[in-house]
Amino acid sequence: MTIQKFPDHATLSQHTAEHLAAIINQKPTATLCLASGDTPIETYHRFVNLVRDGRVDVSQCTFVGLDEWVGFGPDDFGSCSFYVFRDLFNPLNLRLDQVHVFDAKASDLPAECARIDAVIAERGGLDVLLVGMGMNGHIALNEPGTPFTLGCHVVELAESTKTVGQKYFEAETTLSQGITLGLRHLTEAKEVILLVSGGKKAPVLQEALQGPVTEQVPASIMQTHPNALIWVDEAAGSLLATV
Ligand SMILES: O=P(O)(O)OC[C@H]1O[C@](O)(CO)[C@@H](O)[C@@H]1O
Repeated sequence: MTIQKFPDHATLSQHTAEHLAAIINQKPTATLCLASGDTPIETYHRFVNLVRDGRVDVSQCTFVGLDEWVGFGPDDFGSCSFYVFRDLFNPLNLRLDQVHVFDAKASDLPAECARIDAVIAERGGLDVLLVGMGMNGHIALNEPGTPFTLGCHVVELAESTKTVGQKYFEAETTLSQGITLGLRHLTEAKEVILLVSGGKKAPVLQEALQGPVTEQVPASIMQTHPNALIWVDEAAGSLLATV
């Protein structure tokens, strides 16, 4: 695990965008799973600019969605896929066969989990998994207490996730379950990038990276991955010792 602190969110985002481009330039058929959430939005805008400038070609890549609120889909403002389509997949003009996101409106959610597990397995695993971290230390929608060994699964959302998740919606919205990649996918990904911005996450980031590895703090799994890159801004990293 390597931790790198950037002076601000813009620098962090540009660095991450260029790194994603470098991965794809090295492996044009890369399989990427890129988080939704507020944290990576600027990275995606900057990455789209790199593609438009001809610095990287994504036409052979595969993109896998990380997580979704159960009952919501790409057309629903506030859903996880709404944002990744708006900020990344649509501006990149990806073909439908390049994008695999959960259908969180499906009647058979376990089958959806198996479908996305199979997409990842068929491609030989994820080349890169880019994640953010929730206020309670969750990664994707793996809430505290989730076994590190799970693949895709349906979760009961933690109360703090339901509350914090309101920020993505225009009006108060009932959130109860999520469907998500599991932490087994993180362990098996060739490289994992955790992006964290803002001082409000500094205490839980410190706990995750410099406390014990425990399923009670899902982000602590980053300590166990041989190719984990933790990229934070000054505010998020303010409590980390010696970084
Ligand atoms: O970047 P944000 O908006 O703080 O979200 C952090 C994490 O929370 C989730 O949105 C789920 O709540 C993740 O997908 C995301 O990585």
